[in-house]
Amino acid sequence: MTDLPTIAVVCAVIKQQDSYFIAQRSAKMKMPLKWEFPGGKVEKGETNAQAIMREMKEEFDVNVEVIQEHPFYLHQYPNFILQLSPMEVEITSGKLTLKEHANYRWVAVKDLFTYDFSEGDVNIVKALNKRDKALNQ
Ligand SMILES: Nc1nc2c([nH]c(=O)n2[C@H]2C[C@H](O)[C@@H](COP(=O)(O)OP(=O)(O)OP(=O)(O)O)O2)c(=O)[nH]1
Repeated sequence: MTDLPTIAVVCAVIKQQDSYFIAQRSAKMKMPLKWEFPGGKVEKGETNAQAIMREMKEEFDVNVEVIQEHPFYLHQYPNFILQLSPMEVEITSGKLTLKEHANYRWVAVKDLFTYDFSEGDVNIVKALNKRDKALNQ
């Protein structure tokens, strides 16, 4: 048993021309310089879809449409339990601008492993690789 708080976080999975969008947290953020599928904490009274739309606007100044919401992954950090819901989204409008992150990249699925992701995201990287292999069989 653990009495660590569980934090609900949504993250965006965006695929364009066989590449996935990933972002690097800035030196000032928690988990500095780690790569992630960007997003953030779900606020009180918000749905996961509303949360990812808000976060993508705040962090990258783009509007997104949710295509599919995936079941969450749990990951235990030393001081909290991350409940991470991957949200497959599409950018519908806006010019991608870095508002908080240090960097971003569009990366082929097989190259995702070469990035230093937040621990909680490793499950997503694995799932995307598995899905990609299944699709290309
Ligand atoms: N956004 C995001 N956060 C992640 C991922 N993986 C992962 O472990 N995290 C962690 C980092 C943070 O401790 C927490 C999310 O916080 P955040 O800093 O991105 O969210 P926020 O914008 O709502 O944060 P805040 O300013 O309210 O602190 O989850 C991920 O893929 N995306």
